[in-house]
Amino acid sequence: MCGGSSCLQSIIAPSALASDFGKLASECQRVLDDGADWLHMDVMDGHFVPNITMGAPVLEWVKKAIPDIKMDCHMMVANPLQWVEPVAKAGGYQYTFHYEATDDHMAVIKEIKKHGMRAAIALNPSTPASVLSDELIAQLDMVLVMTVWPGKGGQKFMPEQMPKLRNLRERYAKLDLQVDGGVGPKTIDECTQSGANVAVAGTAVFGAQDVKQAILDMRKSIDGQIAKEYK
Ligand SMILES: O=C(CO)[C@H](O)[C@H](O)COP(=O)(O)O
Repeated sequence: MCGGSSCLQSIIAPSALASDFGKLASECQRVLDDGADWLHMDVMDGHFVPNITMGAPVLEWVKKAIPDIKMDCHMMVANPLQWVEPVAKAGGYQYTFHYEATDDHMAVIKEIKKHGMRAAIALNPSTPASVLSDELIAQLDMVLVMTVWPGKGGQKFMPEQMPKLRNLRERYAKLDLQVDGGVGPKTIDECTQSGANVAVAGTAVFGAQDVKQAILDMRKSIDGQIAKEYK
């Protein structure tokens, strides 16, 4: 997971989808205090997925409450280009759009970069890694391999997505690779052994008895794999 002088790092991004939305900002602060790096913000528009969650105005309030938060915005939306500017203005740190939602991926990436955010693409379970060309990857900061069908939290982890992750890691040693869906201390080892270094976990973090320990367990798994492969 290293290349040249730069190595990958473990990044733990609890999904706010599993938090109490009635006190969203304090829920985000709570997991940051317990060791989270980013907050994964699931934006659903009711079109790309059959569910509606939050939009840019909600993100803006969270950013106001926690100015140094890194909001990892997972855009499950039918028109990813439309929301780049509002999410950037709301304080988004990373903008992840779905490969399946557009034919003009470069246009969305250019818009994201223009607005100063990290750019990432998410792949649904049925979308193979082969759709991502080297040219596209060169413009990306991260690829998200979905380990559930997007649309709701608390679903069962799909181990059959691991070969896709492994394929991407073999092709791109330095790229941040994120897993999302059913990820937690029980499933993280499979993910890290297949090359993931960024873990999204909703239920497994917000529902944990000991949030700090859940985050630590996932970080240990990722860091252990990085150390093992590049000792
Ligand atoms: O993208 C998502 C759903 O579309 C969520 O981020 C994901 O499912 C996380 O929830 P959990 O960890 O509870 O499975």
